[in-house]
Amino acid sequence: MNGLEPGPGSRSPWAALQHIGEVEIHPPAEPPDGAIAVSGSKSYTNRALIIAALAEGASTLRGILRSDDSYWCLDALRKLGVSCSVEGGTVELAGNGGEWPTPSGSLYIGAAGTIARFLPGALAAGSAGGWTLTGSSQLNERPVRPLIDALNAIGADIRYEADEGRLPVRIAARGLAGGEVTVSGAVSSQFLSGLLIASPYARQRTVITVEDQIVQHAYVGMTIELMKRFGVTVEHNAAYDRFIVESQRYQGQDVQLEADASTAGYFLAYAALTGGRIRITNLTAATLQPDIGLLQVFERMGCRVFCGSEGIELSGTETLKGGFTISMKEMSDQTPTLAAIAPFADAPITITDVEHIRKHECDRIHAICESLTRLGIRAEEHRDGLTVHPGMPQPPAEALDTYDDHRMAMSLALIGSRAGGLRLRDPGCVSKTCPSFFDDMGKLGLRVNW
Ligand SMILES: O=C(O)C1=C[C@@H](OP(=O)(O)O)[C@@H](O)[C@H](O)C1
Ligand SMILES: C=C(OP(=O)(O)O)C(=O)O
Repeated sequence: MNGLEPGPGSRSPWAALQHIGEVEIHPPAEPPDGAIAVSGSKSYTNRALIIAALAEGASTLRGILRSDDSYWCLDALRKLGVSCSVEGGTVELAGNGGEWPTPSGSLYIGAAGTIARFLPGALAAGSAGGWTLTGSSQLNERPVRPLIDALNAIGADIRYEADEGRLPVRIAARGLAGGEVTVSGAVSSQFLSGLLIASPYARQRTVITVEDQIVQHAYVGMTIELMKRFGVTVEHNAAYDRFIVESQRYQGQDVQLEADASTAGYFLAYAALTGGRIRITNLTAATLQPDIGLLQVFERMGCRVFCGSEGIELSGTETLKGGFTISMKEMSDQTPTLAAIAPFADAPITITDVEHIRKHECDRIHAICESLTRLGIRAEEHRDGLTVHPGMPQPPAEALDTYDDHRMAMSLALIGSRAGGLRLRDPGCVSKTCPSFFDDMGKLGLRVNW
């Protein structure tokens, strides 16, 4: 592969490694002992951009993530006529109080699930305009029906342009009525987050009932927390299955966004795998981001974790402990990470409750099992998870696929920190959330050959 056929269309001007077809990875010369400030949270960045665009007044968003997912969010907002300027990690954005200055057009949002699920409601809430929302071929395969059904039930006019239940969609802005609505959270928590973000702009109060379960509750909590920072309150019960949102307006704010806990997971896992020590200097365990829960998994495996008031430090151990079954439902983005560490544990690890990750950037359960099998590791695929058995991965002569999935690429790279000569195809797919991943790992001693 010559590198000129990266992921189908999702790479942005903020992507790295655009013309790199493969990387080859070798373990560090010695266990790493280093520190890193990880980039901003994807989840907070895209929530904050859309909420600030809906707000009355100007906002300053500090510490944004600069990656494909946030680039396409900013690009869509600019195409909608939102005035915004980006200087390093800071965005200055003028809110339009729920209206969209450019009344028509086509909005391309790369491979970002967050934008696909947060923008339709925000657009439908306006009183005039009509747009087509589309993404990369990968994103256009991912489900949106529960969100679109719920928005249409409260007065939106959103129609499928090609396949039912998928992007592209045609969104006509004619305001949201509000009222009683049910939504499913069983395939993605983002449906509920998208509905919540738009609900304050409905003419009447919106009462949302979750009809089944929510796969990752914490992301809904992050949505509500950020809405609150922009001046909007959401009432909800303890079970998180009933939400009441009165008519309100976001107010522009100056906010500092957190670093990305999901990204931090790879650097911590690197220390766990190599017996080294890594400090994350800009994230604390107090975050609402669910992937911070990986720290407890590392502790269970024998690593030492220190959580300070400014950062987190993890020291690896000689022998990682396995021999457990774990539900990763509430932090399922870290399933590939744990699966990549699992072969190096002293007993099998079974991951359960993550059927929904088959609908993420790729069928992650299948992709992990396929990749581990290619590395000579016994991995059993289950409907809702997998079991990984101990073994020393043997990199094949051919590069491994990364499935145009940033988390598959970053997780498989971790295996290269123990198994020399591991080659990965299309490493640039990390740009969805962490364009600097291979550079950062290189600075921490991982040997990466382009
Ligand atoms: O709301 C969010 O920011 C996210 C919610 C989760 O998605 P699902 O609820 O679709 O699993 C998570 O996997 C994704 O990376 C980010
Ligand atoms: C599922 C993910 O992304 P998205 O926001 O596109 O859903 C992810 O980042 O692991």
